[in-house]
Amino acid sequence: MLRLSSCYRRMFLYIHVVRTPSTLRHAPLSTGARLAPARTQRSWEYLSEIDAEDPHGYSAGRYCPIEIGQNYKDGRYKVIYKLGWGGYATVWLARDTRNCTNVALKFGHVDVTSNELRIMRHLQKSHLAHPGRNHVVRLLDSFDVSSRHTCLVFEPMGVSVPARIERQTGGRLPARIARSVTLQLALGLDYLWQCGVAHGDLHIGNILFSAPEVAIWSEYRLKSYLGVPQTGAVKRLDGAPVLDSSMPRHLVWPRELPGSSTEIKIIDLGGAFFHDSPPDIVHTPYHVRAPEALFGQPLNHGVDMWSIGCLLFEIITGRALISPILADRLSSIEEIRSCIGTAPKEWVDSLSDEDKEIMRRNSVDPLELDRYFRLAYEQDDDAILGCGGEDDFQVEDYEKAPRELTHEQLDSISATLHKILVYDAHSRGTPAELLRSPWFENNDAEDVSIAQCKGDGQAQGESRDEMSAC
Ligand SMILES: Nc1ncnc2c1ncn2[C@@H]1O[C@H](COP(=O)(O)OP(=O)(O)OP(=O)(O)O)[C@@H](O)[C@H]1O
Repeated sequence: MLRLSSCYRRMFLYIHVVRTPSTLRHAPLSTGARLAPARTQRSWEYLSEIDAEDPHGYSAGRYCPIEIGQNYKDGRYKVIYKLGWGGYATVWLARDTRNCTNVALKFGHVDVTSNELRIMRHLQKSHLAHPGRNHVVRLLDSFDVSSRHTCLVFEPMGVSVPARIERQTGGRLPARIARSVTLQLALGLDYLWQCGVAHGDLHIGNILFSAPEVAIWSEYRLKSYLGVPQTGAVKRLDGAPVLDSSMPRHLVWPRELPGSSTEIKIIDLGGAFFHDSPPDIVHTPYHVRAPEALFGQPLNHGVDMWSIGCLLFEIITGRALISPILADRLSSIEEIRSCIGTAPKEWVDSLSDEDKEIMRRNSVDPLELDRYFRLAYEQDDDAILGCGGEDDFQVEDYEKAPRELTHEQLDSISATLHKILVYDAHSRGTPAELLRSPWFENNDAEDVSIAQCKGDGQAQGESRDEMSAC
């Protein structure tokens, strides 16, 4: 019985990594609601052929209705295309007609965007000279759209890290790129921490490749690249006309911009907080949410270290540490237990009897972190699934990513993961300590992207060539 449920849970890991279409993998992952979800107020009244943001988010006032071609801030910004959506905001590519550049406009409810704006302004004022500054998205401007909605103006970013991983053979980045991405991520987080800020919502979808060239493309070139937007009318389920003025006429399918450089940046500081005033809850997706948050224990900025540990695992192996598909609070607690052992007794005791019973029924076989890391890197699904001979779920050798890392490198990464992925948030260390990990030592003279991260801005063209293969 134990064996079966273990197999079942881990099978989702396989399905997520190997078989899940990109649209599903890239759907927003945040869970929990910073504002009450609309469906609790009116259930399933609207639908659209475009499976993007939930239209009920508009009727609840969470999203701001945007149409392509609309102008904002006295005509300065003209909306050209949609770039993405999250649980709390929609993001649009716009032409900045004053500077003749392109920008990303993030529209959200003032209750949500005000926190992001406060944090971004704090970062702007910090003037801290830190290489990680280049790895956190830059706020360019902001303005109120109405009494309910605000718009934050960011530099436009390119393809997301998960999208780029998906395009790689075997579903993981080449080791040099994985090292560069994780290094920039740690630098970005170190910068945030040095400014007294915790990100609070670090997940792989919040890491985007830069698109500096796109910022200066002409409107004509942008439109030729993006093509005609795919849209779907918003309709009422009962067939009645949509009279709600907060509802857009259409939903638009987003497109990612090409990320032509090796540089990444962390986006979405909507869940960020100051180290000296941690929130009671975080909205990080369950599969990268720190265990103390899953158990409802007091939080501190150590939640970021847990998430970055999960991201290291995911970016290096190409597989999520905790299965994201169908992840919920209890399944994540259970999978963490299977990797790093049982949580502190007082945390477990704090669970309701019902939760304990659900966890007992769905318990997962232990698969110790070090072993799991190596099996994930080897893409040895037979062993991970623990099903023995489930041929249907095996990855064929030709589908697998090349094994570029040596045993010594895997040992040292595993040691780093062991340090970070612990229940005690204070023992997880800091991004600065993580940056001293041997994984980031530049022992490859040709590693242009890493040299760039460390301030040696040479030969970007070379690394672009490598990335264009991704
Ligand atoms: N500067 C940007 N350039 C290009 N695309 C962006 C940019 N910022 C955000 N996006 C796209 O928009 C999506 C939603 O943005 P973001 O994560 O900031 O919204 P959110 O509602 O706060 O998300 P969440 O539900 O994770 O809290 C991102 O996943 C990304 O695809």
